[in-house]
Amino acid sequence: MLEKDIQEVLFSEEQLKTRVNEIAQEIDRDYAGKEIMLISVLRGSFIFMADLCRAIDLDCTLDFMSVSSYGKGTSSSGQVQITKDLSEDISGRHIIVVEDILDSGNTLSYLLKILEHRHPASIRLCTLLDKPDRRVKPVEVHYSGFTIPDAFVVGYGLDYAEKYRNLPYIGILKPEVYGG
Ligand SMILES: O=P(O)(O)OC[C@H]1O[C@H](OP(=O)(O)OP(=O)(O)O)[C@H](O)[C@@H]1O
Ligand code: HPA
Ligand SMILES: [Mg+2]
Repeated sequence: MLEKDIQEVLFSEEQLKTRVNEIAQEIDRDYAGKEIMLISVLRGSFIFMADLCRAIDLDCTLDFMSVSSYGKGTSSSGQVQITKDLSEDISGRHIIVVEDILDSGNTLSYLLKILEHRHPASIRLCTLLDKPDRRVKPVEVHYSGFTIPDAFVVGYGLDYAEKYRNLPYIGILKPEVYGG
């Protein structure tokens, strides 16, 4: 039972669905008449990506990239590693990078630098959650679902030590689970 480890539900399935649909509508408006490419940053963003892309009406292609910096902890190691690169060339394409959470900013600032060198036509960042209190590297996001307090959250793709990704809502993990 995963529920016993959750201190508080922050966003219910219904709230997540509503917000994801709103972001999709914003993207549809902003990129009307263009073809976009969504890049999902694995693994955390896989559920957000799946829901977001199905709510978007535009012509859209998808690609996936895998990076890791948290390992089994609850704070960024600062060392971002690409564990799987994109399959597609992004030069000349309109890119939206899809993330589950922007926390220290290490992951997105690193990714942005790498992707900009590949000469996309444009690049914007989209994150479901933004935790500004823990920011170490400044990152400019264009689409942001919710701003959250400084607490470790899980569910809807987000993990602690690879668990809890399958919770359908987002909740704060009880600190005693990770010895906090
Ligand atoms: O802003 P930051 O402090 O860099 O944190 C955000 C990143 O950390 C998590 O990924 P993680 O490295 O845990 O890999 P995962 O997606 O496989 O869980 C999360 O999914 C983001 O990609
Ligand atoms: O609060 C968080 N939860 C899960 N993964 C994360 N990666 C960065 N911050 C978080
Ligand atoms: Mg993680």
